[in-house]
Amino acid sequence: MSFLAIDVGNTRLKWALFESAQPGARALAQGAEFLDHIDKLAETSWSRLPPPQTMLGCVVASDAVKHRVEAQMEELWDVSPQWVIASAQEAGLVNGYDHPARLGPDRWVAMIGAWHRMRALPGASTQSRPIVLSMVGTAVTVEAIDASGKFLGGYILPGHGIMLRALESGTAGLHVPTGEVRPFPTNTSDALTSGGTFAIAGAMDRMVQHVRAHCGVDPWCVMTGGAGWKMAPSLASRFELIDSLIFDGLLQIATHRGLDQKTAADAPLIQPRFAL
Ligand SMILES: Nc1ncnc2c1ncn2[C@@H]1O[C@H](COP(=O)(O)OP(=O)(O)OP(=O)(O)O)[C@@H](O)[C@H]1O
Ligand SMILES: CC(C)(CO)[C@@H](O)C(=O)NCCC(=O)O
Ligand SMILES: [K+]
Repeated sequence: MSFLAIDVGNTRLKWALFESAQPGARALAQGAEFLDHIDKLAETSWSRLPPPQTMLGCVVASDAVKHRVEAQMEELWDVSPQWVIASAQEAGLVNGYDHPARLGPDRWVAMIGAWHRMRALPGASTQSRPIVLSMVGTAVTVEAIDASGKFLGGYILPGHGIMLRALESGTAGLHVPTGEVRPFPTNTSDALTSGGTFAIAGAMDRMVQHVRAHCGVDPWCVMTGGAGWKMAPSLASRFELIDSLIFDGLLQIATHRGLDQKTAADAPLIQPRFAL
């Protein structure tokens, strides 16, 4: 009973086809496309996939992009698209946002993935730990979760690319190639690259301090997103890099929602007359 997970970010769509909608399921295939190229999915990377029975995704791009993704699925398969909206609680997490549904679905899904990853750490099934989670992509987010599974709040900041483009377009003298990250940059390229990197690292390290002060213990720190690995050398705290957090979260949500049972229950012979 294969399961298609899709993460539509502001720059790229990432997808993975899993053997089932269970945490830890084997990935049968996966890929990523820039949003400019998603109208070709049905005739390229998706064309030879075994049809998924269920699908769950999260999208932070526009509705127009979401509809373009749905059109590609519709061309190939008979699967109803389902997109996560952040809610007051799901899959073990409680959402502390003032308006829970206004929290980016990618943030919510990644937090659910991180929470269950933390619970699988040695000793953590009996003694949960607070979490600091950072997603490093087009935008950067830094989330705090306490040891009871409550999302306390998080930061949103521009990603490295947006920071540099903002400086380029807002100044006359900052058009230079990418530089190196250095503690004391002595040329414009290095100054810009280092400034952006330490801005992100600073936000991540500050959240670690805030969580440590609020919860009284060291948080488990984890980062995800295509540019996460670039941050590691510049951080004061140790952040584990787990690329699959959004897919992990989508699998957790699918299981908690009983998506894996859904198609089985739809089969006429075993469908109960009145489902509870
Ligand atoms: N040295 C760097 N340090 C931190 N971030 C960087 C660095 N270089 C590039 N980036 C950021 O990484 C982003 C690309 O990462 P990635 O490929 O994960 O984005 P993405 O997953 O496609 O984003 P989204 O999920 O928003 O679509 C760029 O937008 C840029 O802001
Ligand atoms: C912050 C981003 C852009 C990160 O991808 C996304 O999660 C989003 O659009 N969020 C909605 C606003 C919020 O999370 O408060
Ligand atoms: K993302």
